[in-house]
Amino acid sequence: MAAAAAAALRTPARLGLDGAAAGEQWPRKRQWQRQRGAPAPVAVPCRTKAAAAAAAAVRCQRAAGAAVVEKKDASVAAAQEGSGDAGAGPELTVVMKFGGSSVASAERMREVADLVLSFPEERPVVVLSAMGKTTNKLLMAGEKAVSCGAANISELDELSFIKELHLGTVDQLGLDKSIVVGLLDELEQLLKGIAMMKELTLRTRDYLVSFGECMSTRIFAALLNKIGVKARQYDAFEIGFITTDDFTNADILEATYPAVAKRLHGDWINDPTIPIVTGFLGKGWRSGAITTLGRGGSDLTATTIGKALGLREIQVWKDVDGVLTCDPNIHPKAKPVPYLTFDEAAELAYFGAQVLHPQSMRPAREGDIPVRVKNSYNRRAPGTLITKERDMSESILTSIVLKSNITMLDIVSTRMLGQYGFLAKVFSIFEDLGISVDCVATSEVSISLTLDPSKLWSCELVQQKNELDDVIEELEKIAVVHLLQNRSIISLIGNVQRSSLILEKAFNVLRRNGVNVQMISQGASKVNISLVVHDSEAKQCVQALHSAFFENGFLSEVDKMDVLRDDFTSHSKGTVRSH
Ligand SMILES: Nc1ncnc2c1ncn2[C@@H]1O[C@H](COP(=O)(O)OP(=O)(O)O)[C@@H](O)[C@H]1O
Ligand SMILES: N[C@@H](CC(=O)OP(=O)(O)O)C(=O)O
Repeated sequence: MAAAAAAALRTPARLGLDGAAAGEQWPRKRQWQRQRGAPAPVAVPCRTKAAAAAAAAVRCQRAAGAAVVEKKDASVAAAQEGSGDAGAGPELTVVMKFGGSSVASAERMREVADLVLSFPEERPVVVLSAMGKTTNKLLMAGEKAVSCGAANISELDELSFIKELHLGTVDQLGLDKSIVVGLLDELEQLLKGIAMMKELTLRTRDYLVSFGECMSTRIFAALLNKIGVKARQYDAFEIGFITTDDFTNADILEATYPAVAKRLHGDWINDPTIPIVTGFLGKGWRSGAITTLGRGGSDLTATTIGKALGLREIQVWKDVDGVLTCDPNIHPKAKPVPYLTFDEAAELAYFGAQVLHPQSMRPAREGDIPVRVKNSYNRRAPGTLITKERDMSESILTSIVLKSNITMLDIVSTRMLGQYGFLAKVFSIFEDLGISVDCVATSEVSISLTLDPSKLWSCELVQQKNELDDVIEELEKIAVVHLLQNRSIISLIGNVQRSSLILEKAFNVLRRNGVNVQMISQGASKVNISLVVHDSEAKQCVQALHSAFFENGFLSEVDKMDVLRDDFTSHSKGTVRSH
């Protein structure tokens, strides 16, 4: 019994892949792929200069333990160097990433195939998320498996849903069932293993959710091949997506860029077929096990590929007309934002806008590759273009973002005024405990700060409590600490060169709504003003702020005011401006 459970719980690492970490030539790839029911892999010899250069970069990192920060453009240079090799055709041009909402059904898969083919001038790398709500269902199935007993696994609603969705899709698309049958069997075995062990570790959780992307990409690649467009499926954890071993929230390591460039570019040179890559997944560099990049992580997969291959553009296709002025679930009148900088988009994502993964802008910014957010349900909508710089002269407020259920700490030094080293001591406690801080406001003897819930709350419930207890215990050695839970951060993303205007308007709105702001923080990034309020009043605040800034002609009023002010200034300087 226990042996069967352990067998069902085997991840690639437990199958002997641990040594494959950090750029090793994935020695047991065949074994893993066979187990996954995938076709035998195509061997890619290092025959191009690009492949050799990328391989050398990987070897160099491997020698130094893989966490080495490689010179950022090595992979791009290596990939591009190869463009003249072996009589290769034109290069890959863009990444097209489609989220779960875009590929939620057979019909949607067909539409996405049609969409990809409607850009005949592009040679895309396609990145896919799991179909619809598959990831949530997998997680729920895993939670239930812990306590439902192995005999009841096949009766789990979530498992039935996942089977029906994927088998039904394959059937409706006229594809061979074998594309997903092997994976579905393996999934059921895994759930039985979880039931027998009565335990769902973070590592097993990542293995569990990986089935979503592994199935969606296989279905989509088969669909393209069926309609006569050559496509090849790739599991990201097999092509060099090397990550930290932080299961459920792993970071991509630098070794990823040359490895991914080598594999995708090398294959493309040998045989130009559209690569269809699993989003969200990676491989832990120490464990060799499957990792995930945090919820919504396929955006990060897309930008990583964009940077690795030095592509012209990264497109992320969603179910909304681009990045909006606020979450449309909070305010239905949210409008698309046509242009953003990487800094604005990163801040917006980090402070809670679900539309982009918090880390996804980093590779795009480093590679200076434009990101376009588009709507796969409304292709004609222009979407949002995210670039390094944009014209900010007209810009005041760009978007309002809400991050709820955060924890705030008020920390007041127990020593007298003028105590130097207080801030340093406080932050060293957070560093020692490995906890990130979101927003900070300080005086010489007190600090108010909010904790990053995605880092804190990704842990088990018991662990969360311990972490907070540890923080408070340590802080109480030097300060009086107040823990304030159920708070929200409202982030005003915009042109902080005009912060007085934004704050004047915002505080007017908040005062009229009877809301007291508990903390204010204006980041050095100059694109974000954060206000902390109680959870219970946060949504209403965002709605009121949105109406005031975006719906009542405020921005055009400001334009008029600016003209008047300029005229006034010109008059007082003795010059007259005509308009
Ligand atoms: N500021 C915002 N702009 C656009 N969408 C937002 C924003 N804030 C939250 N959202 C939500 O993000 C969703 C799109 O992100 P996501 O679900 O991750 O897409 P996908 O799964 O297609 O990649 C939208 O449907 C919308 O409900
Ligand atoms: N399927 C994963 C990864 C992802 O990126 O999804 P989406 O693109 O649908 O947000 C998730 O649900 O988190």
